[in-house]
Amino acid sequence: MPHTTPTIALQTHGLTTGYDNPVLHLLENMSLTLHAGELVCLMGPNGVGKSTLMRTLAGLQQPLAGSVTLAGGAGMPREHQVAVVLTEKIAGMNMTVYELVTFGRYPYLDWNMRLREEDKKIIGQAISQTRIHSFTHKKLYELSDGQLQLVMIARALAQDTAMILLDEPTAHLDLNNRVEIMKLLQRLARDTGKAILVATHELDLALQTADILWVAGKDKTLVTGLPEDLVLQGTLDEIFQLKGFDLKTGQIYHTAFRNKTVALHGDGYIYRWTRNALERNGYTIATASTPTDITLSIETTDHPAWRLQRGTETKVYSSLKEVLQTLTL
Ligand SMILES: Nc1ncnc2c1ncn2[C@@H]1O[C@H](COP(=O)(O)OP(=O)(O)OP(=O)(O)O)[C@@H](O)[C@H]1O
Repeated sequence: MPHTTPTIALQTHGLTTGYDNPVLHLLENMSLTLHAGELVCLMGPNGVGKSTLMRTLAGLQQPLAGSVTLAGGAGMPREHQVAVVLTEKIAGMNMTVYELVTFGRYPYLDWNMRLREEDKKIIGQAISQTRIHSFTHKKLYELSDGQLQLVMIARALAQDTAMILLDEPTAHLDLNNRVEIMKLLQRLARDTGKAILVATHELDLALQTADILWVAGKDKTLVTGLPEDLVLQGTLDEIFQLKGFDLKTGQIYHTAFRNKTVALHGDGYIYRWTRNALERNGYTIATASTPTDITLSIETTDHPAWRLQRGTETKVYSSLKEVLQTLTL
C-alpha cells in the first residue's frame, strides 16, 4: 500500500508557554505536530494553560522558550496562516451574519477594502460548508448561541487558512448543538484538509470525534495520542482524576446495594441499556460462574421485550420499568 506522509500544518520545538511578569511557566518543552486534515482536541484540567497555548500557537502571545512554525513559512502574514475563534464576545452584535463572515476576507483586501469576485466565492463556500444560508441576512443579536458559533466558524473558514484554532467552541451550548459543532469540525477537517485544533472540556465528545488528543496536565507536560490509546493506557484517568466514572467502560460506577445478581442474556444496544437500568438500580450482573436464580433474557421481535425467569416463574415484559418493579417484589 502506498504510504503518503501527511502535510504538516504546525510544528513546535521545545515550546514553553506562560507569562513572564511575574514568571509563570504553564507547559514546558513541547514538541508538537499538527497535520493537515486532522481534528485535534486539546484537553486538560481548568487553569492548566490551554487558552495560553492556543494564543501562543496563534501568534497572539510570545512563547517563553522554543518556537512555533506554521505552514507557509515565516514570510506569510499570520492571518493567512491561521484563523482563530476565541471565547470573547463579539463587539458588533448589530452587524449581519453575512457581514461577519466577510471579516474573514479582510486580511486579503487592498486599501479600498472592496470584496473581489474571488472573495465572494470563498465567503459563499464558507456559508455553504457551515450550512448557514437560511439566516445570513439576520443580525447577530437575533441568533441562538449555536447559530452564532456556526457563524464564527464560517468567518474562520472564509479566512482560507491551513489551520483553524478554536477555544471552547461548545461552551454554553446544549447537547444537540455541541454534537453538531464537533461533527461539523470533524467533517471540515476531512473534507477541506484543514488542521483543526479545539480546546475543550468535553471529554466524551472529544473521545468520539477527535483524531488525536493533546492532553495537558501532568508536571507541565502535554501528552498526545489517539483517543482510544490514551483511554486504554489510563492516561486520561490519571490526568483528570475521574471519580466514580470508569472511562474504559464509559460507565459510572454503581453500588450493588440490593445484594441480588441477575444473569442477563442478549446483545447490542438493548443489552447495554438493560444493564444500565439494572446496575443503576443496585443489581449485580452475573458472570458465567455466578450462581443466581434470576435470569433476564432480551427478546427482540418487533419491539424489545424482556423474559424474566425467577425460580420456576417466567413472564415477558415490554418495558424495563415493569421488569424493575417486578424485581423489587
Ligand atoms: N494575562 C495573564 N497574565 C498572567 N497570568 C495569566 C494570564 N492569563 C491567564 N493567566 C494564568 O495562566 C493560567 C492558565 O490560564 P489559561 O486560561 O491558559 O488556562 P486554561 O487551561 O485555558 O483554563 P480553563 O480550562 O479554566 O479555561 C491560570 O493560572 C491563569 O490565571
